[in-house]
Amino acid sequence: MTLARAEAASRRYGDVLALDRVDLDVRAGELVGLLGPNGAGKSTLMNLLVGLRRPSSGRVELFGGDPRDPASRRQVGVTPQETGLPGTLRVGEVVDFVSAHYPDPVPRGELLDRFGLGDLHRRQTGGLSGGQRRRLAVALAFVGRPRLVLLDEPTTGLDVAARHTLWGAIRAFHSDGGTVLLSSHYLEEVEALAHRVVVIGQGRVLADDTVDAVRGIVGVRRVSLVADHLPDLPGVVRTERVDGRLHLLTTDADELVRALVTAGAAFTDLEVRPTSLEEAFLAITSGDGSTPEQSTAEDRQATAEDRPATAVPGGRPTTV
Ligand SMILES: Nc1ncnc2c1ncn2[C@@H]1O[C@H](COP(=O)(O)OP(=O)(O)OP(=O)(O)O)[C@@H](O)[C@H]1O
Repeated sequence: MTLARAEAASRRYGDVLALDRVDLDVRAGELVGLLGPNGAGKSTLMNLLVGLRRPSSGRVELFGGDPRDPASRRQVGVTPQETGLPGTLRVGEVVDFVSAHYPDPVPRGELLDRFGLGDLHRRQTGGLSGGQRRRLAVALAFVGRPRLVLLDEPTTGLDVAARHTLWGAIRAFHSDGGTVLLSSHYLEEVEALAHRVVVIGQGRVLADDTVDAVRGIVGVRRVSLVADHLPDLPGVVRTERVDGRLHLLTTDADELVRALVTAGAAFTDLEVRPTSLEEAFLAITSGDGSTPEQSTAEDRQATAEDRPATAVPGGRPTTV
């Protein structure tokens, strides 16, 4: 059963096309990570799904209906990227205020304990640390026993311990049958929580796959150099020649460089750098008829045969 759906949803802000014909289904019981760099369109997509913004074209649905319908909204919990809490209210008072909007809220003590805030119920929110404030903002999304929660970068600004507390609370909600869509810049976070990851870049869905598949793609490194001719090299998933430079995409840059040296290859101006998640996906989507307008010259030059498989082993968690 689909709880939230976008169908060819686009959203324009003046000249900026923030979302470009996005399709997304979030089904009951899923924990979906929405991953992408700054400005990719993650918040815009979430705002459409919960009815805070309307699509410029296409459709969005929440629980099969209009996201702006109050009956749908009562079943959804949301933590936006930024929240303002009234600084003079105590933590417990803020929870009580939000609870009053729901027929069967989670008891205050239980909610605060889940998010490691049990000792702070008498503290004015203005006296909370940034991390405590963020945890409270996330906790409030769960007050009304929602069927679906949307969390926009929930752990930004949290230290490791606070992040783990929050992950535990999200996991507990999910294992009790709750559905979660959370956005993040951190592949580690998505990996720790989600089975499915939707990668979004420049307003488009670049991949919608298992976390393992996405991890593999992120593990690709770009080794670039100037050389006329190279021997056969191990682990190269794609080769591009741009403006006299050769770019070799590989899952193991160390091994590749060792092989270059061992083979006595004549090269200059060697550079090794990570392939960003977005870059990896733009490379993968090039040449298949769905090339995004934003693809680079390098991507356009590559042939379809050069493209790597979508899952490349040896990936490492990476920030995009
Ligand atoms: N209210 C607005 N007015 C004008 N442009 C906007 C508005 N909201 C978002 N945008 C633009 O839309 C694009 C997508 O923004 P969005 O906030 O959805 O991205 P994001 O993936 O959530 O980014 P971040 O990770 O930085 O939060 C960006 O180019 C942004 O500048």
